[in-house]
Amino acid sequence: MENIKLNIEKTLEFISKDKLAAYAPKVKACMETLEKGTGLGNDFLGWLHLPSSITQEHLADLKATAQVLRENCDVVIVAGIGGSYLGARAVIEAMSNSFLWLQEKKAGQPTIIFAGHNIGEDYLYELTSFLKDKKFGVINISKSGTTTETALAFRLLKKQCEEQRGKEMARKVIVAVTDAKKGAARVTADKEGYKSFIIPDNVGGRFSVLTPVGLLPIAVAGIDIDQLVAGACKMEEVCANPNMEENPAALYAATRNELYQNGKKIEILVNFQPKLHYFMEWWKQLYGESEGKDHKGIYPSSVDFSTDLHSMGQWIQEGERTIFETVVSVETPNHELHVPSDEENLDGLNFLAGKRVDEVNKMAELGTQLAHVDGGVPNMRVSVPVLNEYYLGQLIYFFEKACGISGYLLEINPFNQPGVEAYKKNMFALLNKPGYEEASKAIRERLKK
Ligand SMILES: O=P(O)(O)OC[C@H]1O[C@H](O)[C@H](O)[C@@H](O)[C@@H]1O
Repeated sequence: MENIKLNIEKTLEFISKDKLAAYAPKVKACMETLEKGTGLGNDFLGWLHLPSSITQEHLADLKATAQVLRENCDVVIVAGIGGSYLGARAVIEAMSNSFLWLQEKKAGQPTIIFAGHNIGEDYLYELTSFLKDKKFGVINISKSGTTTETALAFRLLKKQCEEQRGKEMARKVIVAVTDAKKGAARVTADKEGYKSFIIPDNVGGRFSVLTPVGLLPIAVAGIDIDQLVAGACKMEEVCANPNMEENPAALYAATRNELYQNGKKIEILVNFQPKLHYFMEWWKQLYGESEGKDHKGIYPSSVDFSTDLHSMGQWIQEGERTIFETVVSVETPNHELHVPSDEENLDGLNFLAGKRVDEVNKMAELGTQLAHVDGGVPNMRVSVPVLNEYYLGQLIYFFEKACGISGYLLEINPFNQPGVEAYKKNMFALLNKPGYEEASKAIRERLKK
């Protein structure tokens, strides 16, 4: 079977080939540091060999739990934020029919809704209203078990589920994915007797999609987690190659770092398939939280093409030349649709008649690549043979491994996120959270000025 492929050719008129080749020993050293666990953040390396360590028993347990939810719920709310949200959403959106939510319900195929990733009062009001006459269940996902957004949504959902479905059924259709011992989500799950899954200590949120954090909701959505894991396993093998030229994760890490050294401070991840929108959101957290430290790091952004060619296209073509693009390109769509011919040809589109829609999309992709490279934007391409679970698993591991290597090339700790706490401290102080008395006083003084 084929693998995903990285093509960096269209970056080579912007960076020196020799300089890029000089990364080989550095990249090799970073990979050894990851393997030996001797680098910064080495207590968070559980993702490195996660795919190959997943057992059939574990997958069976996840699938059995998913089945309980599928059989007993018309709607399943997946509550989580950041790493406890984006991976599941990325895979579910990529693998689901875009209009599933508008289609007539099939028994045993619950609608998946996400919550706990914002504090929008209207969002939560509308969600709880929608759920009023629904047989719903909840997957409560939080590594720390204390994240405000998720805890707040879960408090509302737990109460409503118990009131609507009774305590006994609620116990059956509420599942927790959290730490083995710590945090409010663990305490609640143990006290209520919920089925629960553990997020390993040594796997950080943004690297956790192949733990129950991602695998359980993905299985509930009816998506093949065996294939997802199989694809990740394959990439674990491919990306272990010490030869940079043969290792896509190593080559990607080296290329983006060399671009960064040449003033390309912003990476734009691009798709030409709207189903990949949330995959890009997942990628942004992975790279943003991993690399944005010590006042360094490429700023990860994303666009959906061709949609955003009609909005952001101008900036990319002619704005400040501090950007490069990485295109995730799906080679063959899962469905075929041909452009019909039209006798009157009022829209002038008969030159496309008989062509597959994807041929038009591919020419948009090629035309965009040429135009952007001409405009001074280096362009990499990650080719994906087809959008399925297996290749999504490959993509996930490829980007994770590259992120670890890239972070070490940048000489930062890619596995922590201390900066995320700053806003939380202020928010808790402003909300008078117990334990924040001093900070509350100080922040109020500051606001008076
Ligand atoms: O899983 P949780 O502990 O609820 O954390 C959810 C997310 O929020 C935090 O603030 C971090 O920035 C993320 O890295 C994390 O994935």
